[in-house]
Amino acid sequence: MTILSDLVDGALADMARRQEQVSLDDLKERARRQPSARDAVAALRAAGPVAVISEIKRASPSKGHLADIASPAQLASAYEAGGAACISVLTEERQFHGSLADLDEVRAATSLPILRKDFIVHPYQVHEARAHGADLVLLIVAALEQTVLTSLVERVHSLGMTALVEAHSRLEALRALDAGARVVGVNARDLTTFTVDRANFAQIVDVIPEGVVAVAESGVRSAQDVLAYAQDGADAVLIGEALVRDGNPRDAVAQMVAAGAHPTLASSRKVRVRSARDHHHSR
Ligand SMILES: O=C(O)c1ccccc1NCC(=O)[C@H](O)[C@H](O)COP(=O)(O)O
Repeated sequence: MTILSDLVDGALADMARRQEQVSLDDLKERARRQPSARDAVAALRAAGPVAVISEIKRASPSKGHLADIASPAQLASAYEAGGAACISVLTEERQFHGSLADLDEVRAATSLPILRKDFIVHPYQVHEARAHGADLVLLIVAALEQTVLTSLVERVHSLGMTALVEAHSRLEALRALDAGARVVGVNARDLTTFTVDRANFAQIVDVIPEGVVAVAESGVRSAQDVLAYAQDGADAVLIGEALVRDGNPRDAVAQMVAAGAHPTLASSRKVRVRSARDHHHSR
């Protein structure tokens, strides 16, 4: 039993409980009443050079309690005011202490694209994300067989949302691309040991073509870390702990955004090589 499989099992058990209350048909009906999903790729590109995805995260398996977040809506508004391009909402209940109610609250508070961050391995969870107003859905390569990954990416895209497909290695990044990902995240956190190694991004990013948005996830503690990820070719960074622990989340986001727009980046930023995959993904 690994940390990831434990998290997936818990998410599936919680989903089974919700399925008893809300049928898939009910979810689809609720999704139909939502405004169309926002274009997260456009939002991430427009916010460049480096977009900031700001996360609402109360707790984590690696750190335990992080922050009392009484109002996810207020925190989302502070993130938006600070210049975030997207908001990430952890909806996993057991270890991260999030919920779909958090997603509903944040949806009502912001017009930014919202990522549903959870351990998503079943189509029901994808429809649930849309029904609660999500625009992006996290899919973790390590948790999914390739055929299942591909079909979930297709389902996410067919509902007008964007899949953020998360990789921890070059092989997983290639699997994400083969599954049709338009946004690939490289997570610095090893899900077997919880070790955070930001250098992981630089070792993987060159397999992600320019036409695909590359997101550096985890381990950003300062504006300097944003700058370093940007220099390595990140199009976006996903930041949780550093923002929820900061007493002034609006200014904290603004500092990260400013770092991503630093003038020195124009000359020092690595441009990812264009490959045949670029052609495929820009069609
Ligand atoms: O954060 C954890 O401890 C964790 C453990 C196991 C699976 C996922 C986990 N985190 C999810 C994330 O990917 C992060 O919340 C996200 O990248 C932000 O990271 P950070 O800025 O380091 O809080």
